[in-house]
Amino acid sequence: MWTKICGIRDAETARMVADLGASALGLNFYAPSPRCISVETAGEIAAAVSKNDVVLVGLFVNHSLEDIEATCQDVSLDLLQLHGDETPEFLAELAERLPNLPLIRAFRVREANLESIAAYLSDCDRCGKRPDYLLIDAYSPDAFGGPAKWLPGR
Ligand SMILES: O=C(O)c1ccccc1N[C@@H]1O[C@H](COP(=O)(O)O)[C@@H](O)[C@H]1O
Repeated sequence: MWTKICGIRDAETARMVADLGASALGLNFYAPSPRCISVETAGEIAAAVSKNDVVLVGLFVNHSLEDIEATCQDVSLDLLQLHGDETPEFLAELAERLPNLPLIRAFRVREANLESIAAYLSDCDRCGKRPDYLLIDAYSPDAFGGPAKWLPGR
């Protein structure tokens, strides 16, 4: 099983979680989140773990293309997780700038109706870049993610 542990905030925890067998560590760069870390801390975490052991996922919410690019220059991330209102056009531009980094696109859903996601993916096809992975998260009115809620059932 592929397991991603999010919100890692220091090198020691990163090492421990990697040793316990996590496949990926989530590094949160979203400033309002209590799990947000600086680029410096992310660099320390990257240095503490072996690329052979874990994948490093950078979590961004409505960051600019330039911000994401700058972070990726400082920290050797393996995957990008976009959790905001990023458009299909944004994804296409990001993939052009950072072609080697697969994209996880998170969607916050209010009900078990995924038609809006299908429409988004069609737009992605039109723009030339589909997310490599989808993350379906529960909707919360006051958070872009991390509400620790279950998805609504049908
Ligand atoms: O963790 C956060 O604070 C966060 C903030 C903004 C966007 C996403 C965030 N977390 C990520 O959301 C998913 C689902 O988390 P949860 O199960 O709802 O707690 C996960 O990938 C977190 O890394």
